[in-house]
Amino acid sequence: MTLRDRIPHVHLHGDHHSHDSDKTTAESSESGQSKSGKRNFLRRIVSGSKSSDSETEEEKGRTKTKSHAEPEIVIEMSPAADFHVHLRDGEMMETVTPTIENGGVNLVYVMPNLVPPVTDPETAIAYMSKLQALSPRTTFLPTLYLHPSITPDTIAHAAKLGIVGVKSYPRGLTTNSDSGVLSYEQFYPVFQAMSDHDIVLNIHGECPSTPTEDAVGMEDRDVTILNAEAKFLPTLLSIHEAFPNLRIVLEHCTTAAAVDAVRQCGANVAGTITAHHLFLTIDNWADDPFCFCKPVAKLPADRAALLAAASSGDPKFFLGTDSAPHPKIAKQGRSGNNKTVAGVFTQPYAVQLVAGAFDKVGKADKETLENFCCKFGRDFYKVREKGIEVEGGDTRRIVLMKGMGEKVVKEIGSGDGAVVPFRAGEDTWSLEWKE
Ligand SMILES: O=C1C[C@@H](C(=O)O)NC(=O)N1
Repeated sequence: MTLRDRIPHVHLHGDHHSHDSDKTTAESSESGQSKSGKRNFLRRIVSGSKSSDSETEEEKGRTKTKSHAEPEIVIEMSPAADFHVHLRDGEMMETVTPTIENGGVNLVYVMPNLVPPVTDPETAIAYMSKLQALSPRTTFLPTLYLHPSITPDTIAHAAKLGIVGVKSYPRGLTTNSDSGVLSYEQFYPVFQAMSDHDIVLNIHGECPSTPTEDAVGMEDRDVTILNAEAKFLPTLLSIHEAFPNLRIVLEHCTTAAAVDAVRQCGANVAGTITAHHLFLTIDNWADDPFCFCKPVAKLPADRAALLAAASSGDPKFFLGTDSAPHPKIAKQGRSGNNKTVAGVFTQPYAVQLVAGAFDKVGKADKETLENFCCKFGRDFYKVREKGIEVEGGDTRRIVLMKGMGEKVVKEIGSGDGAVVPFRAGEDTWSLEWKE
């Protein structure tokens, strides 16, 4: 099977109205594979013009149409930046990396939790080269995995090589976090060096659960996956207090409390919000491993707070999907220990999902989507200031469409390595690239 065979076919404008295209759709919709082997869903050039007989109305930068043959809403905007992605290594990397563009993204911030973790700058740069070969028009930003082997000298060297950030994982709490952090204080000299060299600290903010046998009668230590993020927030505040100039991102905020904590901090602290946490609550992952990730989705009030923050125009909150592919059999607990693994795969539908979530609260307009998906993250990471992206470097646009009848593919790839995307088989907004 070639790489091209593993990537999904995403329906395009017009697919649903031509017999030839219908055939392609039928062939490919179960597995996400295009039998033609062509990456015909990428970089399609669209005219951007709409048929003259459809009634249109301009409203907050979006076009609404009343014709059923046309999308209900069309939004043309800049390509998005995704500031938290898991692209893995080996075959999984080859499967998922080419799907970045399907999700409307041309810049990704790549997590270092490979096996073994990426702890030295040279390995991080070599990893970016492999990714670049798989998606040549995407900008890949490298990170290191916070680890005792990293010293202030490593940070100075990393800064020279263009490493953008260092990610901390609480030990043992999520996928490939066995080498993670037990105590943050031991890394304070490293944090000082990061502050001096303007390297970002990315925090997976959760406390470890109290071991079940210790928890009885110890209410002050009653940590579970439901309050693990809230219990971590004082640590975020203390790191920020100790290093006010260090830029910190609280990754994948899942609670109203996390949103409040990020707001309480100065401008050097921001929070990413995933696409899936805009949809999920506890009830979704309680009986569905494909909705299970860390941190877990919480209460409806938390989801509402995330949606409000993401669509509020507050530059402290921007998109980091935490798209985390795992083979279907691992998610279903069939690959070893009968347990599921944490991670929700959203990469090919990143911006489409955000548009769908914002639409539910009447916020699917160009400005709100562009701020959250394109602008605020780039500003926080100083992408222009640091010359990571240059004016006129990528002049493409993405076109989002609601109501094209498209469904999320059931899976990507095949056999034991197949990956099931979030909301597989459900309705989705559509997305095209425009040169
Ligand atoms: O922090 C993480 C890591 C990720 C993964 O699969 O790598 N999956 C998650 O659910 N959360």
